Amino acid sequence: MTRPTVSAAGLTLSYRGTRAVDEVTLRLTEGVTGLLGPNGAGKTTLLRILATATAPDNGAFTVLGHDPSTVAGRQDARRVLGYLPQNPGFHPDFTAFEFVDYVAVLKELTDRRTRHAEARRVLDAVGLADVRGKRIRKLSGGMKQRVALAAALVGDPGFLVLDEPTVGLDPEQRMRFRELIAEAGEGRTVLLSTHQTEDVAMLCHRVVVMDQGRVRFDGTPAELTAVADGRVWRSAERHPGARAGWRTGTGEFRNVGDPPEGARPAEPTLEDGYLLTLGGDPVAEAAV
Ligand SMILES: Nc1ncnc2c1ncn2[C@@H]1O[C@H](COP(=O)(O)OP(=O)(O)OP(=O)(O)O)[C@@H](O)[C@H]1O
Repeated sequence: MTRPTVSAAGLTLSYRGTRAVDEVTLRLTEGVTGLLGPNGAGKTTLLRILATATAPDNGAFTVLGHDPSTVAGRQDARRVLGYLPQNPGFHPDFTAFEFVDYVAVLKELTDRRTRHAEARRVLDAVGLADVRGKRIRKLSGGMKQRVALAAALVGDPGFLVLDEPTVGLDPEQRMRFRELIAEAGEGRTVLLSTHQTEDVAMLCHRVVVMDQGRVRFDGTPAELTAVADGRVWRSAERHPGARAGWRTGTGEFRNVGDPPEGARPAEPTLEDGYLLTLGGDPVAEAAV
């Protein structure tokens, strides 16, 4: 078993009596772990806790050996983590360089020369060397996301928290972003929240599914796909018992759920497995 780099046990956070994150136990290792879940599942809240932006009501966690429940531990944890939030809070009149440099100031890089070199390094790493002097408001959505990734990479953190970095990107930009995330996952622990099951299938060595604040699945992408083994089938009509079913381009229906006797099986995808984990019993304990 690979040693965990980030460990969390029983993390719970409620907003006005509703548990946004409910007894989450996780052990992350190096590489990219995908975090899937429907809107409101608690993904952003969990990421904010792990990035030390919000404290949990209950539970404990460590980031590369640092315990953020103390002031000193929190500072140490922040030095080794990078966070790409859902809304990076760009100042639109900043250039890409100015923004990343500003983040480097917040990350305590006080020596100007070292800081500027670091800002250039991370902008180079995400392929933005040519536009570092451009104002952020003039950059495309994909480039803005790359600026946000560059900011998260300042200081070469060992733990990278990415909250839906590929949202709103076209397929080409998304592929480019996948390359960057895969690169970032080499020798680092990356937790990637996304609605793109394809990103998870293509990138992640592990996937966690959350629903209603709880972990519903924790395993490899192949294991998540295997949840749908024997539970996807074709038919001439939509099957009334299917959890989901739609007419495909061939005119046939593709159904996901519990098939009737003699159903014609179809190849399951990770998305089918994901769908089938929702609404079921939460896993009792993380698998790693
Ligand atoms: N600051 C807040 N105040 C009150 N309720 C909140 C707050 N932040 C989140 N919530 C609630 O907590 C629950 C989990 O929200 P969260 O944003 O973590 O989910 P999510 O899985 O990231 O959703 P999405 O995929 O839509 O981003 C939701 O019911 C949400 O309304």
